[in-house]
Amino acid sequence: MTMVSIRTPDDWHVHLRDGAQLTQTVAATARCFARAIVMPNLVQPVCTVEAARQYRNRIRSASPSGAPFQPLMTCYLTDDTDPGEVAAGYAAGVFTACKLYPAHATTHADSGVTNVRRIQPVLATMEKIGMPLLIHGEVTDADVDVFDREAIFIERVLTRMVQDFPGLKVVFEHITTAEAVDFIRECRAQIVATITPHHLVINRNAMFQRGMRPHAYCLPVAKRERHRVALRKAATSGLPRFFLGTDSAPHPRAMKESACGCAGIFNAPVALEVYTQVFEEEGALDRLEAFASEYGPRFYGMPPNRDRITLKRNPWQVPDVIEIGRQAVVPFLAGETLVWRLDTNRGRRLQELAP
Ligand SMILES: NC(=O)N[C@@H](CC(=O)O)C(=O)O
Ligand SMILES: [Zn+2]
Ligand SMILES: [Zn+2]
Repeated sequence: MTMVSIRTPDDWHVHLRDGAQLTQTVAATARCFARAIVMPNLVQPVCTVEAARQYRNRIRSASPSGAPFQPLMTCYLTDDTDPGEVAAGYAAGVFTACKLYPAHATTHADSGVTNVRRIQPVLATMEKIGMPLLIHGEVTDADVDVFDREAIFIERVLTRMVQDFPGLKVVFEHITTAEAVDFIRECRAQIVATITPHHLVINRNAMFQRGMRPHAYCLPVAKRERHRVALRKAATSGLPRFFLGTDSAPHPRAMKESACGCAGIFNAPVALEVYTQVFEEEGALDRLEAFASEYGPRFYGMPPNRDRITLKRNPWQVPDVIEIGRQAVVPFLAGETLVWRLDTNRGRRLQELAP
């Protein structure tokens, strides 16, 4: 196969950041994705309808002309979130979903939820109005090994939550374990998961390749090889419960290459190309379109995009660094050669991003 043409995909989990970074982050996502679920973990978390409305305006202003892009906003849940605010934002078409960060679980999660008991009224409201809950699914207990945090979250939090709220729509985001794959397969259809390109490609060895590799560090952290294999099976299974969410999360190079490096991988410049390669390697190119462009909108009750994008087999080298808001950011697979290349109007924007 030398060409792949699919309905234009969407990214159901992305960090666009803010301010001067928006020009490049939005361009890197809009080059191939028509819509994206925008994470609310800004330095000042997006907790109100007004904050989300303003953030959405800033994203729209930064969107490149010629590549229509629709940001879908999320509400950052805290212990004090008002169910009325959530419902009002959803009714107004500002919030598409709410985001649950267990407090301190990841980047800018310090205002997150300390105990899910605190947000029961919010969850009850969301269940009633059909609003999806997006979850960073890791416990933060100091006694739990960092590699077990997702599996233990299923046991201690998620299993109970989906029972207590049998009508709640849930996205278990950026799953990294065979346990999460099994959990989703066994749940009801409204419990789904997103899978990132990096967790399909790297296992935990990537962080320790002849030295410490901060650019392979993200949360949830990559796991053993058997988990990567389970994720590849799930993504390419054709089951509508698994769909695309890149978790592209840029951090300045200096913040990654540090004594206490930030968690997050900037993959927007390569995400779709990497998914395509993975599906090809798994002999499942015929299932790429559903994973990337159909199951997400179906879950969210939105129509799939009508236009198409094309990738061609045309090897190219990923830039070593990309400038984001005047700061150098090292993208996922920097310096490596990818076999698939975007071949559309949206696709031209990557070259503009390279320094
Ligand atoms: N994935 C990450 O490692 N980091 C994300 C936060 C998140 O999605 O957990 C970020 O905002 O940098
Ligand atoms: Zn997360
Ligand atoms: Zn994320």
